[in-house]
Amino acid sequence: MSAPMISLQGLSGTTVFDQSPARAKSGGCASSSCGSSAKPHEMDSAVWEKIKDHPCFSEEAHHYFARMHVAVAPACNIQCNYCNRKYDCANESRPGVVSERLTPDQALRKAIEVANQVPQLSVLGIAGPGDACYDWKNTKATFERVAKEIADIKLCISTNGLALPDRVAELAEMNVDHVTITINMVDPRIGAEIYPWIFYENRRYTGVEAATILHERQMSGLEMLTARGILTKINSVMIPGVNDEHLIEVNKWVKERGAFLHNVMPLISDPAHGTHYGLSGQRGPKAMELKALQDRLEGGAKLMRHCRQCRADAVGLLGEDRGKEFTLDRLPDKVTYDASKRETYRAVVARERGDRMAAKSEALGMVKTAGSGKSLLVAVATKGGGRINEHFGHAKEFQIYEASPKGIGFVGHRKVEQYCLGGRAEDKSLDGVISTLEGVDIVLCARIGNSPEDRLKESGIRATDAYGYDYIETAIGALYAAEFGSEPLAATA
Ligand SMILES: C[S@@+](CC[C@H](N)C(=O)[O-])C[C@H]1O[C@@H](n2cnc3c(N)ncnc32)[C@H](O)[C@@H]1O
Ligand code: SF4
Ligand code: SF4
Repeated sequence: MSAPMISLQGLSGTTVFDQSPARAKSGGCASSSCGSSAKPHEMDSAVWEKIKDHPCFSEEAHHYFARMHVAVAPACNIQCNYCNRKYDCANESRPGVVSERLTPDQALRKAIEVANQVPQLSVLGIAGPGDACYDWKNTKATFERVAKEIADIKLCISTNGLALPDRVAELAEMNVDHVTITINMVDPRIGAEIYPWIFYENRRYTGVEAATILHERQMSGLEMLTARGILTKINSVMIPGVNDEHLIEVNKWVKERGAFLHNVMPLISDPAHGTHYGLSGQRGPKAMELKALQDRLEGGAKLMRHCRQCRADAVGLLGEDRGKEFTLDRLPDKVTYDASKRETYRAVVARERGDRMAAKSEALGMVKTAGSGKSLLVAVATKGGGRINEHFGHAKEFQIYEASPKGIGFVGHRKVEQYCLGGRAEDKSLDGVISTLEGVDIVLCARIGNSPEDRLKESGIRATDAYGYDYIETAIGALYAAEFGSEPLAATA
């Protein structure tokens, strides 16, 4: 049983997020006039201002805000054994893959059109293929043009770090507050297994010498960004048998140098991609291996666990990709930025976020556990807004939460093939969904039919739509309390 759906329309016919009738009528809580009510208590206000609308730097923000990537900087100064910059596939979602490269002027036209059509848009990033700091002329031209037209968009880059120290001053001048550096090693002997060559100061270097230069430049770039108050996220690709154990050391080094987040991402490796690792049979980690490493890293540099390893031309909320709606052939020749949809959306979201955080604290304060030390792994079907508002059969991913006496934490997501397409349910896809949900105790969704519910049950996974359209943490807190009894749960940030 679930509550009927009320949609807050996305100001252009797009659903922003769906909420229950009760919440829709409530008009918000006492704190709802201010979006900053979602700020974790221990966080510095200046830092919160920088991350509160950034879907990658704040897990909480990713329920509401979207990013777009523009592929304007194709040249690269290093070779990674996991990357083939020539690979292009319109249907594949993974880093570096892109269907069309853009000039800075085309990127501006696209950014304006996306900002006009996607009210959730808050960030424009350059994330390959290629390196934004090395292909600097294109990066700079794009940022200058976009910042002039869309003043309140956040600019963000992803870099391997080799050319970063040369660009920090200009990044600061352009008010770039968020930089991602890929750091896969702090020991050049391990680096030599990941990078066949680098190109630095007009020379090609190989082996340990190349990795030593890369390492030194990465560390100094990170220190320079930290000194200027620019927030850094460190991406590390987890490569089993090469750097998996070593990432514990990497986490320590980047924490000491002020990294804001550490994003340990699984290697994606397939012979069809034509990469060195793909062709040599190097495997990526299994979901449980990644989680085990992430769990060991808890307590070090704060982890990002909600990365979706997006395409280099991704558009939309993390986990959805609307990039195909904004290809060059679909863009109008002339576009004029209209801020109204984004402004209205922000006002709605500020209220909604305040409500959700208040509801979360309320739920966590009231919930009691038996102090049993037990944990509950919950898979949530959501399409944004921090609510359980996606039908089981329509979900393309489930967000995974862990509830335990420590609190309720987001621990990752699992991608699935959509089970129900155009009203037709596919048994084969359901088998895939069930195996992907291995280890999950309960699935929360807006709606589920009897047949998939029974099939999940046969595999030991419960599913319910009884909490449809509720806030995620409210439902999980209530569930946990119902299952395990009566000790208070602490909220996690
Ligand atoms: C495509 S790169 C572009 C930005 C920049 N050149 C860099 O390497 O940081 C963006 C991110 O994708 C990651 N990436 C590329 N290929 C990958 C793969 N096969 N598996 C996992 N991550 C990958 C990179 O390590 C990097 O963190
Ligand atoms: S640095 Fe980035 S773009 Fe260059 S080869 Fe490595 S992953 Fe690809
Ligand atoms: S790849 Fe990860 S960090 Fe980059 S935009 Fe996607 S979710 Fe954010």
